Amino acid sequence: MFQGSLLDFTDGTGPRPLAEARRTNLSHGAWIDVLPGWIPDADALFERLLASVPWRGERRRMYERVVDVPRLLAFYDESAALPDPALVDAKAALDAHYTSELGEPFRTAGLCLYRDGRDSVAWHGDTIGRGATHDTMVAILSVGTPRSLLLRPRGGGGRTLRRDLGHGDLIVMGGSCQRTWEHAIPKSARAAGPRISVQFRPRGVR
Ligand SMILES: O=C(O)CCC(=O)C(=O)O
Ligand SMILES: [Fe+2]
Repeated sequence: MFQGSLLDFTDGTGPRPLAEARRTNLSHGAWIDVLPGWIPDADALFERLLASVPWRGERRRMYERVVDVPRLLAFYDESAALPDPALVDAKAALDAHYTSELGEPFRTAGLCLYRDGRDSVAWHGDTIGRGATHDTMVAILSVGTPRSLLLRPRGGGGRTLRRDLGHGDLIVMGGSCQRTWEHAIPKSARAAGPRISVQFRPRGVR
């Protein structure tokens, strides 16, 4: 259904080995790992998540106005069962690969549905909680219509990096990335279809 990445893994046996992820060191102790086509059968996962997750809209105060957050959300805290067995497998693979470096497992899953190119998330770091003060990791699985993730050093003065996240792709933001860099999913005139992002985070990071 969606155009997969060129490196799409098609034998359907499980996620591609995370050892194949490519690390890019950013400034100030931040890094990203990228693995295109990480998840097999991303079409089916996308359809299941779209249909089964209790997506909800949120409203937030922006200065004196209350506005709709331009994407739908669902949050699974550490006591909640993940909404799909493929996400259980994904989390197990992330834990097996990253726990020695991270020092703890991933615990929560935040899901976002970008209904079309008008949905977006503004520049931010995941700094509600420990990401504001400690090195950590946020692992994002992307399914559906490809969208760009932008990254820039906090406080300006650096070049903006763009990573196109395709159907089934993984990006992990690590080290100081949440406090020394910011990320965003900009609106897109090109992206017509929906995208779902699944963010795995350790305890106390949001
Ligand atoms: O949709 C994405 O890949 C990014 C989402 C994000 O940055 C967040 O929810 O904190
Ligand atoms: Fe974020």
